[in-house]
Amino acid sequence: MSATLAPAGPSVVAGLPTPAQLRAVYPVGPQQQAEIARHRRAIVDVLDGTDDRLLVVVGPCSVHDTSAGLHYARQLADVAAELGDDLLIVLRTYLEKPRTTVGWKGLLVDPYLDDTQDLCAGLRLGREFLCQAADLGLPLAYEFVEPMFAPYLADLVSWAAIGARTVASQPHRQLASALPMPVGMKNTTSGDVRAAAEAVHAAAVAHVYAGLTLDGHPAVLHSAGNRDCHVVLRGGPTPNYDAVSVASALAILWDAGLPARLMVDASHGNSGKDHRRQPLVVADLAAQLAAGERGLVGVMVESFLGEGRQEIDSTPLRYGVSVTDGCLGWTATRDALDTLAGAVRQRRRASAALPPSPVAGQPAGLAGRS
Ligand SMILES: O=C[C@H](O)[C@H](O)COP(=O)(O)O
Ligand SMILES: C=C(OP(=O)(O)O)C(=O)O
Repeated sequence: MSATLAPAGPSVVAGLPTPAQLRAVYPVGPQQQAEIARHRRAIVDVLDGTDDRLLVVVGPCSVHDTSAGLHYARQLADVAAELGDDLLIVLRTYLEKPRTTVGWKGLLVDPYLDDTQDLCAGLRLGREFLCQAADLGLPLAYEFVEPMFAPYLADLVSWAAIGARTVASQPHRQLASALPMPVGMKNTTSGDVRAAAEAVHAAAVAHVYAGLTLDGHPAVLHSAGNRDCHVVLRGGPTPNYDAVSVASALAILWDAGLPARLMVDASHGNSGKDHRRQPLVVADLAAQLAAGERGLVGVMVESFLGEGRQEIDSTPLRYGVSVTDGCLGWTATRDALDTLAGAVRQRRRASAALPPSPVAGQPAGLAGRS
Protein backbone atom coordinates (compact mmCIF):
# COMPACT_ATOMS: atom_id res chain seq x y z
CA MET A 1 0.00 0.00 0.00
CA SER A 2 1.55 3.34 -0.97
CA ALA A 3 1.52 6.07 1.66
CA THR A 4 0.33 9.57 0.89
CA LEU A 5 2.36 12.19 2.69
CA ALA A 6 0.52 15.20 4.08
CA PRO A 7 1.76 18.59 2.86
CA ALA A 8 4.10 20.40 5.24
CA GLY A 9 1.25 22.33 6.83
CA PRO A 10 -1.98 24.14 6.08
CA SER A 11 -1.94 26.98 3.58
CA VAL A 12 -3.10 30.33 4.91
CA VAL A 13 -6.31 31.36 3.17
CA ALA A 14 -7.17 34.51 5.12
CA GLY A 15 -6.17 36.31 8.30
CA LEU A 16 -8.59 36.53 11.22
CA PRO A 17 -9.27 39.61 13.31
CA THR A 18 -7.88 39.38 16.82
CA PRO A 19 -10.38 38.74 19.64
CA ALA A 20 -9.80 42.34 20.81
CA GLN A 21 -10.61 43.72 17.36
CA LEU A 22 -13.84 41.72 17.13
CA ARG A 23 -14.83 42.68 20.68
CA ALA A 24 -14.30 46.35 19.75
CA VAL A 25 -16.71 46.03 16.81
CA TYR A 26 -19.36 44.21 18.89
CA PRO A 27 -18.69 45.39 22.44
CA VAL A 28 -20.34 44.28 25.66
CA GLY A 29 -21.38 47.43 27.53
CA PRO A 30 -21.00 47.82 31.30
CA GLN A 31 -24.69 47.13 31.92
CA GLN A 32 -24.62 43.93 29.86
CA GLN A 33 -21.36 42.91 31.56
CA ALA A 34 -23.00 43.30 34.97
CA GLU A 35 -26.02 41.30 33.80
CA ILE A 36 -23.82 38.45 32.53
CA ALA A 37 -21.95 38.42 35.86
CA ARG A 38 -25.33 38.17 37.63
CA HIS A 39 -26.38 35.27 35.36
CA ARG A 40 -23.15 33.39 36.08
CA ARG A 41 -23.56 33.84 39.84
CA ALA A 42 -27.19 32.69 39.67
CA ILE A 43 -26.12 29.51 37.83
CA VAL A 44 -23.41 28.84 40.42
CA ASP A 45 -26.01 29.21 43.17
CA VAL A 46 -28.19 26.54 41.55
CA LEU A 47 -25.18 24.26 41.08
CA ASP A 48 -24.19 24.73 44.71
CA GLY A 49 -27.73 24.08 45.93
CA THR A 50 -28.09 27.47 47.62
CA ASP A 51 -30.84 28.22 45.07
CA ASP A 52 -33.33 25.34 44.85
CA ARG A 53 -34.40 26.04 41.28
CA LEU A 54 -33.49 23.77 38.36
CA LEU A 55 -31.03 24.91 35.70
CA VAL A 56 -32.50 24.26 32.24
CA VAL A 57 -30.30 24.68 29.17
CA VAL A 58 -32.68 24.75 26.24
CA GLY A 59 -32.61 25.79 22.61
CA PRO A 60 -31.55 24.74 19.14
CA CYS A 61 -28.97 22.07 18.54
CA SER A 62 -27.24 24.71 16.41
CA VAL A 63 -28.03 28.23 15.28
CA HIS A 64 -27.89 28.32 11.48
CA ASP A 65 -30.24 31.28 10.91
CA THR A 66 -29.74 34.15 13.33
CA SER A 67 -33.23 35.63 12.69
CA ALA A 68 -34.89 32.35 13.66
CA GLY A 69 -32.49 32.08 16.62
CA LEU A 70 -33.54 35.52 17.90
CA HIS A 71 -37.21 34.74 17.25
CA TYR A 72 -36.83 31.62 19.44
CA ALA A 73 -34.90 33.61 22.08
CA ARG A 74 -37.68 36.21 22.39
CA GLN A 75 -40.30 33.50 22.94
CA LEU A 76 -38.10 31.69 25.45
CA ALA A 77 -37.40 34.92 27.37
CA ASP A 78 -41.15 35.28 28.04
CA VAL A 79 -41.41 31.70 29.35
CA ALA A 80 -38.22 32.11 31.41
CA ALA A 81 -39.79 35.09 33.18
CA GLU A 82 -43.04 33.20 33.74
CA LEU A 83 -41.36 30.08 35.21
CA GLY A 84 -38.53 31.98 36.90
CA ASP A 85 -39.52 30.96 40.43
CA ASP A 86 -38.80 27.33 39.62
CA LEU A 87 -36.47 27.22 36.60
CA LEU A 88 -33.31 29.10 35.74
CA ILE A 89 -33.57 28.95 31.95
CA VAL A 90 -30.43 29.34 29.84
CA LEU A 91 -30.60 29.64 26.04
CA ARG A 92 -28.50 27.30 23.89
CA THR A 93 -26.66 29.50 21.40
CA TYR A 94 -24.35 26.91 19.85
CA LEU A 95 -22.39 28.27 16.88
CA GLU A 96 -19.85 25.43 16.55
CA LYS A 97 -20.65 21.73 16.01
CA PRO A 98 -18.23 18.91 16.79
CA ARG A 99 -18.63 16.17 14.19
CA THR A 100 -18.26 12.43 14.62
CA THR A 101 -16.58 12.32 11.22
CA VAL A 102 -17.44 15.14 8.83
CA GLY A 103 -20.35 17.52 8.42
CA TRP A 104 -21.36 21.17 8.82
CA LYS A 105 -19.24 22.60 11.65
CA GLY A 106 -21.57 25.41 12.60
CA LEU A 107 -22.26 29.03 11.81
CA LEU A 108 -18.85 30.18 13.00
CA VAL A 109 -17.09 27.98 10.46
CA ASP A 110 -19.55 27.99 7.55
CA PRO A 111 -21.99 30.89 8.04
CA TYR A 112 -23.51 30.68 4.55
CA LEU A 113 -24.17 26.92 4.85
CA ASP A 114 -22.62 26.39 1.43
CA ASP A 115 -19.19 25.00 2.30
CA THR A 116 -17.46 28.31 1.52
CA GLN A 117 -16.23 28.20 5.14
CA ASP A 118 -15.79 31.95 5.60
CA LEU A 119 -14.55 31.95 9.20
CA CYS A 120 -14.07 35.73 9.27
CA ALA A 121 -17.72 36.30 8.37
CA GLY A 122 -18.74 33.50 10.76
CA LEU A 123 -16.97 35.12 13.69
CA ARG A 124 -18.53 38.52 12.93
CA LEU A 125 -22.02 37.10 12.44
CA GLY A 126 -21.66 34.83 15.47
CA ARG A 127 -20.53 37.54 17.86
CA GLU A 128 -23.18 39.96 16.59
CA PHE A 129 -25.82 37.25 17.19
CA LEU A 130 -24.60 36.57 20.74
CA CYS A 131 -24.69 40.32 21.52
CA GLN A 132 -28.28 40.55 20.22
CA ALA A 133 -29.34 37.40 22.08
CA ALA A 134 -27.73 38.62 25.32
CA ASP A 135 -29.68 41.88 24.95
CA LEU A 136 -32.91 39.89 25.36
CA GLY A 137 -31.93 39.21 28.97
CA LEU A 138 -31.43 35.43 28.93
CA PRO A 139 -28.16 33.78 30.04
CA LEU A 140 -26.43 32.17 27.05
CA ALA A 141 -25.06 28.61 26.79
CA TYR A 142 -22.25 27.75 24.38
CA GLU A 143 -20.15 24.68 23.54
CA PHE A 144 -16.51 25.61 23.01
CA VAL A 145 -15.25 23.28 20.27
CA GLU A 146 -12.24 25.17 18.90
CA PRO A 147 -10.30 26.52 21.91
CA MET A 148 -8.86 29.34 19.77
CA PHE A 149 -12.35 30.77 19.25
CA ALA A 150 -13.07 31.06 22.98
CA PRO A 151 -11.62 34.56 23.51
CA TYR A 152 -13.78 35.87 20.66
CA LEU A 153 -17.01 34.94 22.45
CA ALA A 154 -16.50 33.90 26.08
CA ASP A 155 -17.39 37.30 27.56
CA LEU A 156 -20.99 36.79 26.36
CA VAL A 157 -21.46 33.27 27.68
CA SER A 158 -22.95 32.39 31.09
CA TRP A 159 -22.77 28.56 30.94
CA ALA A 160 -20.38 26.55 28.79
CA ALA A 161 -20.21 22.95 27.63
CA ILE A 162 -17.27 20.75 26.79
CA GLY A 163 -18.78 18.11 24.55
CA ALA A 164 -18.73 14.34 24.46
CA ARG A 165 -16.11 14.30 21.70
CA THR A 166 -13.65 16.64 23.46
CA VAL A 167 -14.14 16.00 27.17
CA ALA A 168 -10.95 13.93 27.46
CA SER A 169 -8.90 16.52 25.55
CA GLN A 170 -6.27 18.33 27.64
CA PRO A 171 -6.57 21.63 25.72
CA HIS A 172 -10.34 21.68 26.37
CA ARG A 173 -9.87 20.93 30.07
CA GLN A 174 -7.26 23.71 30.26
CA LEU A 175 -9.66 26.06 28.53
CA ALA A 176 -12.42 25.14 31.01
CA SER A 177 -10.02 25.85 33.88
CA ALA A 178 -9.70 29.43 32.60
CA LEU A 179 -13.32 30.14 31.65
CA PRO A 180 -15.14 32.67 33.82
CA MET A 181 -18.41 30.73 33.90
CA PRO A 182 -19.70 27.30 35.02
CA VAL A 183 -18.86 24.48 32.59
CA GLY A 184 -20.76 21.24 31.95
CA MET A 185 -18.58 18.25 31.03
CA LYS A 186 -20.41 15.66 28.95
CA ASN A 187 -19.84 11.94 29.34
CA THR A 188 -18.08 10.52 26.24
CA THR A 189 -19.99 9.17 23.24
CA SER A 190 -19.14 5.67 24.49
CA GLY A 191 -21.00 6.49 27.72
CA ASP A 192 -17.93 6.92 29.94
CA VAL A 193 -18.94 9.08 32.91
CA ARG A 194 -15.54 8.80 34.60
CA ALA A 195 -13.88 10.78 31.81
CA ALA A 196 -16.35 13.62 32.48
CA ALA A 197 -15.64 13.44 36.22
CA GLU A 198 -11.91 13.54 35.43
CA ALA A 199 -12.51 16.62 33.30
CA VAL A 200 -14.27 18.32 36.25
CA HIS A 201 -11.28 17.47 38.42
CA ALA A 202 -8.73 18.67 35.82
CA ALA A 203 -10.57 21.93 35.19
CA ALA A 204 -10.81 22.74 38.89
CA VAL A 205 -7.07 23.28 39.20
CA ALA A 206 -4.68 25.87 37.78
CA HIS A 207 -2.85 25.17 34.50
CA VAL A 208 -0.03 26.72 32.51
CA TYR A 209 -0.51 26.29 28.77
CA ALA A 210 0.06 27.86 25.37
CA GLY A 211 -2.62 30.05 23.83
CA LEU A 212 -3.46 33.40 22.29
CA THR A 213 -3.90 36.69 24.10
CA LEU A 214 -6.86 38.95 23.33
CA ASP A 215 -4.46 40.84 21.06
CA GLY A 216 -3.77 37.66 19.14
CA HIS A 217 -0.21 37.04 20.37
CA PRO A 218 0.96 33.50 21.15
CA ALA A 219 1.66 33.43 24.88
CA VAL A 220 2.12 31.31 27.99
CA LEU A 221 -1.24 31.49 29.77
CA HIS A 222 -1.97 30.74 33.43
CA SER A 223 -5.48 29.67 34.43
CA ALA A 224 -6.80 29.99 37.97
CA GLY A 225 -8.85 26.78 37.92
CA ASN A 226 -12.63 26.63 37.64
CA ARG A 227 -14.52 25.06 40.56
CA ASP A 228 -17.92 25.62 38.97
CA CYS A 229 -17.82 22.61 36.65
CA HIS A 230 -20.15 19.63 36.67
CA VAL A 231 -20.90 16.46 34.73
CA VAL A 232 -23.62 16.23 32.07
CA LEU A 233 -25.11 12.77 31.46
CA ARG A 234 -25.93 12.61 27.75
CA GLY A 235 -26.16 8.84 27.28
CA GLY A 236 -24.00 6.77 24.95
CA PRO A 237 -24.85 3.57 23.14
CA THR A 238 -27.51 3.24 25.88
CA PRO A 239 -29.24 6.02 27.84
CA ASN A 240 -28.09 7.11 31.30
CA TYR A 241 -30.92 9.39 32.48
CA ASP A 242 -32.76 6.88 34.71
CA ALA A 243 -32.57 7.01 38.53
CA VAL A 244 -30.08 4.13 38.72
CA SER A 245 -27.70 5.79 36.24
CA VAL A 246 -28.05 9.13 38.02
CA ALA A 247 -27.28 7.51 41.40
CA SER A 248 -24.27 5.69 39.97
CA ALA A 249 -22.89 8.89 38.40
CA LEU A 250 -23.39 10.76 41.69
CA ALA A 251 -21.49 7.96 43.47
CA ILE A 252 -18.59 8.33 41.00
CA LEU A 253 -18.46 12.05 41.77
CA TRP A 254 -18.72 11.54 45.50
CA ASP A 255 -15.94 8.91 45.48
CA ALA A 256 -13.73 11.29 43.50
CA GLY A 257 -14.24 14.02 46.12
CA LEU A 258 -16.14 16.13 43.59
CA PRO A 259 -19.43 17.95 44.12
CA ALA A 260 -22.21 15.35 43.77
CA ARG A 261 -24.30 17.31 41.28
CA LEU A 262 -25.09 16.80 37.63
CA MET A 263 -27.15 17.82 34.65
CA VAL A 264 -28.93 15.36 32.39
CA ASP A 265 -29.23 15.97 28.65
CA ALA A 266 -32.58 14.70 27.35
CA SER A 267 -31.24 14.60 23.78
CA HIS A 268 -28.24 12.90 22.10
CA GLY A 269 -27.52 9.39 23.47
CA ASN A 270 -30.40 9.76 25.95
CA SER A 271 -32.98 10.09 23.18
CA GLY A 272 -31.16 7.94 20.64
CA LYS A 273 -31.13 11.18 18.60
CA ASP A 274 -34.92 10.87 18.19
CA HIS A 275 -36.35 14.18 19.38
CA ARG A 276 -39.73 12.54 20.04
CA ARG A 277 -38.12 10.65 22.93
CA GLN A 278 -37.02 13.81 24.77
CA PRO A 279 -40.41 14.26 26.54
CA LEU A 280 -40.11 10.69 27.88
CA VAL A 281 -36.69 11.52 29.29
CA VAL A 282 -38.02 14.77 30.77
CA ALA A 283 -40.93 12.89 32.38
CA ASP A 284 -38.51 10.43 33.99
CA LEU A 285 -36.31 13.28 35.26
CA ALA A 286 -39.37 15.11 36.59
CA ALA A 287 -40.30 11.99 38.58
CA GLN A 288 -36.77 11.86 40.05
CA LEU A 289 -36.98 15.55 41.01
CA ALA A 290 -40.43 15.17 42.50
CA ALA A 291 -39.09 12.25 44.58
CA GLY A 292 -36.57 14.68 46.07
CA GLU A 293 -33.37 14.10 44.04
CA ARG A 294 -31.16 17.09 44.81
CA GLY A 295 -28.06 15.93 42.96
CA LEU A 296 -29.94 16.53 39.73
CA VAL A 297 -29.28 20.26 39.35
CA GLY A 298 -29.88 20.72 35.63
CA VAL A 299 -31.57 19.45 32.50
CA MET A 300 -30.72 20.07 28.85
CA VAL A 301 -33.33 20.01 26.09
CA GLU A 302 -32.80 20.49 22.33
CA SER A 303 -35.63 22.61 21.00
CA PHE A 304 -36.38 25.02 18.16
CA LEU A 305 -39.40 26.76 16.66
CA GLY A 306 -40.30 23.80 14.44
CA GLU A 307 -40.10 20.10 15.29
CA GLY A 308 -37.49 17.65 13.97
CA ARG A 309 -34.62 18.33 11.62
CA GLN A 310 -33.85 18.88 7.96
CA GLU A 311 -30.87 18.32 5.71
CA ILE A 312 -28.69 21.39 5.42
CA ASP A 313 -28.99 21.42 1.62
CA SER A 314 -32.82 21.28 1.60
CA THR A 315 -34.36 23.85 -0.72
CA PRO A 316 -36.00 25.82 0.59
CA LEU A 317 -34.90 25.39 4.20
CA ARG A 318 -37.86 25.29 6.60
CA TYR A 319 -37.78 28.29 8.95
CA GLY A 320 -36.81 27.55 12.56
CA VAL A 321 -36.07 23.84 12.00
CA SER A 322 -32.70 22.34 13.02
CA VAL A 323 -30.10 21.47 10.38
CA THR A 324 -28.22 19.27 12.87
CA ASP A 325 -29.91 17.06 15.49
CA GLY A 326 -33.71 16.85 15.72
CA CYS A 327 -35.33 19.25 18.19
CA LEU A 328 -38.63 19.48 20.04
CA GLY A 329 -40.99 22.02 18.49
CA TRP A 330 -42.25 24.99 20.48
CA THR A 331 -45.42 23.45 21.94
CA ALA A 332 -43.62 20.32 23.16
CA THR A 333 -40.87 22.52 24.59
CA ARG A 334 -43.39 24.55 26.57
CA ASP A 335 -44.91 21.30 27.91
CA ALA A 336 -41.46 20.01 28.92
CA LEU A 337 -40.65 23.24 30.76
CA ASP A 338 -44.02 23.21 32.57
CA THR A 339 -43.39 19.58 33.59
CA LEU A 340 -39.96 20.43 35.01
CA ALA A 341 -41.28 23.50 36.84
CA GLY A 342 -44.03 21.39 38.44
CA ALA A 343 -41.44 18.79 39.51
CA VAL A 344 -39.28 21.47 41.15
CA ARG A 345 -42.30 22.67 43.14
CA GLN A 346 -42.93 19.08 44.26
CA ARG A 347 -39.27 18.67 45.26
CA ARG A 348 -39.49 21.91 47.25
CA ARG A 349 -42.59 20.70 49.07
CA ALA A 350 -40.95 17.32 49.72
CA SER A 351 -37.82 18.89 51.18
CA ALA A 352 -39.84 21.33 53.31
CA ALA A 353 -41.40 18.30 54.97
CA LEU A 354 -37.98 16.82 55.83
CA PRO A 355 -35.34 17.81 58.39
CA PRO A 356 -32.45 19.87 56.83
CA SER A 357 -29.98 17.79 54.81
CA PRO A 358 -26.62 18.70 53.24
CA VAL A 359 -27.01 20.69 50.02
CA ALA A 360 -26.35 18.95 46.74
CA GLY A 361 -22.70 18.36 46.21
CA GLN A 362 -20.87 19.49 49.30
CA PRO A 363 -17.51 18.53 47.86
CA ALA A 364 -14.98 16.76 50.00
CA GLY A 365 -12.05 17.62 47.75
CA LEU A 366 -13.25 21.00 46.54
CA ALA A 367 -14.75 22.45 49.71
CA GLY A 368 -14.61 26.18 50.24
CA ARG A 369 -14.97 27.24 46.62
CA SER A 370 -14.86 30.93 45.73
O1 LIG B 1 -25.21 17.88 18.59
C1 LIG B 1 -25.04 17.64 17.41
C2 LIG B 1 -24.47 16.38 16.97
O2 LIG B 1 -24.91 15.33 17.76
C3 LIG B 1 -22.98 16.42 16.99
O3 LIG B 1 -22.54 17.61 16.39
C4 LIG B 1 -22.42 15.21 16.24
O4 LIG B 1 -23.08 15.04 15.09
P1 LIG B 1 -22.70 13.93 14.03
O5 LIG B 1 -22.56 12.63 14.75
O6 LIG B 1 -23.87 13.96 13.09
O7 LIG B 1 -21.44 14.36 13.36
C1 LIG C 1 -22.82 18.07 20.41
C2 LIG C 1 -23.59 18.13 21.49
O1 LIG C 1 -23.65 17.21 22.46
P1 LIG C 1 -22.70 15.96 22.73
O2 LIG C 1 -21.33 16.51 22.92
O3 LIG C 1 -23.31 15.37 23.93
O4 LIG C 1 -22.82 15.07 21.52
C3 LIG C 1 -24.51 19.26 21.71
O5 LIG C 1 -25.02 19.40 22.84
O6 LIG C 1 -24.76 19.98 20.76
